[in-house]
Amino acid sequence: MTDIQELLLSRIRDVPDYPEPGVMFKDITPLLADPEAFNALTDTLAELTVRAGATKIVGLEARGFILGAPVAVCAGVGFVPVRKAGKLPGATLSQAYDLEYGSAEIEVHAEDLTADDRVMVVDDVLATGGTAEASLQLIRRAGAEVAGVSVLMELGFLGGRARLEPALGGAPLESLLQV
Ligand SMILES: O=P(O)(O)OC[C@H]1O[C@H](OP(=O)(O)OP(=O)(O)O)[C@H](O)[C@@H]1O
Ligand SMILES: Nc1ncnc2[nH]cnc12
Repeated sequence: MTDIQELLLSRIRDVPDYPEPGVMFKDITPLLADPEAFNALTDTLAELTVRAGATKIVGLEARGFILGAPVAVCAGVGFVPVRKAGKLPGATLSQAYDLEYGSAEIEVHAEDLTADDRVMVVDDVLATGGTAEASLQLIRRAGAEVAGVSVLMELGFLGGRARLEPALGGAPLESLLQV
């Protein structure tokens, strides 16, 4: 494990049985509160974004906003929020999906992504992969190209990587930590 991975891992708190029994919640708030760790994470994700030739970052509400926005600024690309249904005022594309604890629907402003865009999806956790998969479907439906998915951590035992594979269409899934 690299020094950066060790730093990031040391700032993630395990919370058992949250938000429901049987779930080990990975809390990133200690990492966000530590400027050295937050900076290292932002720089690493920005590097992946630039390397992939992305023109936009899609951040997934809500924790993907916290990570994705500074990464977009750092990488010099635009930021597009993918929000839970009912929060965006303009014309939207919507996609329903299931996650580790429940189900949800996400939306994006249709005009924020165009055929000229290569899009990197940024989020904190890849669990079942349902959220990321739905976001890739939205990106493609908007006519844009998928540059990849970059997450802080991947919960390997939930099989998100395999679920995401078809929607990725050969684009990379990068996880900085595998737990
Ligand atoms: O791979 P999946 O099974 O889809 O789960 C991963 C998603 O779940 C969490 O978000 P959540 O929907 O809990 O929303 P939040 O960021 O608002 O807390 C996390 O931030 C990811 O977006
Ligand atoms: N175990 C978990 N911890 C944090 N975020 C999550 N999103 C889905 N599963 C999660």
